[in-house]
Amino acid sequence: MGSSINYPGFVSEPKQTVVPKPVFLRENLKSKQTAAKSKLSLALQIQKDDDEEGPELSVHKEGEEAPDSESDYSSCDEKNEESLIDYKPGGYHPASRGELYNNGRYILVRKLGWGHFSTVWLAKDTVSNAHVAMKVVRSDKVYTEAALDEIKLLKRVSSSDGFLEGFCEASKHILSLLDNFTHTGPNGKHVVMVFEVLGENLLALIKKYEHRGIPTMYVKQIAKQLLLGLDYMHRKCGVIHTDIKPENVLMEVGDVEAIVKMVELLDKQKRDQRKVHRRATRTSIETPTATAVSSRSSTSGSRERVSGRRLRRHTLITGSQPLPSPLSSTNFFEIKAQMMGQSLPRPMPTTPKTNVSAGEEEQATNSLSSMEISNTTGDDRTEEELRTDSDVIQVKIADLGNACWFDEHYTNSIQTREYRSPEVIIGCEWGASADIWSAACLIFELLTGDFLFEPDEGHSYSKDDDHIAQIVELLGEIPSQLLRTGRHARSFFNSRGQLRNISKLKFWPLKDVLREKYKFPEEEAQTISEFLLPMLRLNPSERADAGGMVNHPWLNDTVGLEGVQLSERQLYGSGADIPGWYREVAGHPRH
Ligand SMILES: Nc1ncnc2c1ncn2[C@@H]1O[C@H](COP(=O)(O)OP(=O)(O)OP(=O)(O)O)[C@@H](O)[C@H]1O
Repeated sequence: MGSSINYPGFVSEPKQTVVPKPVFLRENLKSKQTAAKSKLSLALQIQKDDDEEGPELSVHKEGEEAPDSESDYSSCDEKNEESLIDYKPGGYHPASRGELYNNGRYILVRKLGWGHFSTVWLAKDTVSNAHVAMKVVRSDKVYTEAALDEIKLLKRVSSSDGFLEGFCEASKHILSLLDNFTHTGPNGKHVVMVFEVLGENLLALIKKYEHRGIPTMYVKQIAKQLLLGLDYMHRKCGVIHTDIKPENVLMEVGDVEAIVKMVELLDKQKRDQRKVHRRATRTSIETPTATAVSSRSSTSGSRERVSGRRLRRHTLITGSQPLPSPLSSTNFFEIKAQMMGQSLPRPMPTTPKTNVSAGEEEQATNSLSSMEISNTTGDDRTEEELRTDSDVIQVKIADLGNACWFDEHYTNSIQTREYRSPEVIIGCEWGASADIWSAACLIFELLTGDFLFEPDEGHSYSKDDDHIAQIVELLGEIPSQLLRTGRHARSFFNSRGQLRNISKLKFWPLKDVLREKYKFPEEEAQTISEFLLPMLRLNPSERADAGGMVNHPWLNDTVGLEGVQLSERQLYGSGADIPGWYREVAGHPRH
């Protein structure tokens, strides 16, 4: 279906520049999105009717009523999606629902998300008859090469190998690559990676809890799973992620097939309700007004009336619709219980507010009950079991797009700003322990809803200056070894090891921050700080390794992982035995 659509070259294309292996950090993302905003106030739509009359272009301006769409998929909040200007040769593939991939094996169902490298889609695998997530990478050489590297890294961390290597529990927490191939479209040849389907990322969860912090019970589960995944990556695979952050840790959705069914039913209900609402509105509008509207309408509008059939429209930029994860959707369990013909389970503990209004939620639930669906999911768990399920979450480390090997670093510009380690800022050697720093920043953010470090620039200091100052205020003086070896140390520090551009520092130890700012009780603040500080050691060679931290007492009562300990790893051990722990291993890389 999608391949029969023409994609006219309607976008003015800026000259392409070849850049080194890209590292797309969140600050780049922000500026990219801002630049794209003005262009995206126009949503471009390619229309094609059922009569194969060829594609037609229409522009939906902000403020005007959006044209009818076949489904939710074509309406989206463009500022949260990829930029339209990146749909060009070398850029994103203009994927569409129903499009076939890999000789018809995969059929696109809906868009799940996007990143700088790719758009990610839910697809049906006609061979396994199951749903998968398909990452369609931009076609430019630099993205293709990065994707091929990513595939190598993904194959190394694949869970089947982990299982064989005795890292069964750990490798479960890294996203599995199921297949890969190439797909040719109007913008070139795209590498496509096929993954298991996951749900929303941890940033969505942080937002659902309105940046007030996620309940500790969930944070412990996420932390332990994250550490297990990193231990496997570092110790067994020789892989460094280099971009651990909430956006790159995704939640599992549970029974994917049941969830897809549930979401499709909900979507259908919404569409039907909209149709009914539209019909009702049309009938209530007086004919003269309707005539006036039709006389202003486009050619496609008149053709719609002539043919008497509804047009099928395809939007170039499709709204992302991640599958709901139990923890991040207020009405997940209610809807599921309705579908199973059960009564509602109790609400989630400290249920966060979501974007779903009470009205919408009621509508969805009502419409589902009116459908008399009984046990559609084939799930025969009791209400009590459903409740217990709501306490267990599973996460996976995703996006190995910036990952590298312990003996082959692709760049020194690693990590998203807020999660960047001191050795990287100062320009020292770095290794797998840089991931541990980011993991600690992430865990703090889950607990509090705030970044651990959020540097900004001022008129007399840079973002890096501020970042280092914040690190020193929390964790103390930067070790002299980093000052001696850091390539950028001279620009931040004077010969006495003092910051050049920021003089007044306010020391505020982590435990006090947790107690005073975030109101953790004394004892809890003490335990959390004892857990986080070894992962925030300033000297990367001394930083606690992931495996040892799995054994931390704070994680002993982690729901679902109560008995899990790594007896071969020592609590607070510093990863001295892990190749490439704090610097790239020299020699000839094997990859
Ligand atoms: N397996 C998956 N299941 C469900 N959704 C996914 C999956 N993989 C990715 N996504 C969604 O797609 C988004 C983009 O994926 P990913 O971060 O891997 O892409 P990228 O192009 O490499 O992005 P980045 O700019 O972060 O490097 C994710 O944030 C997530 O919302």
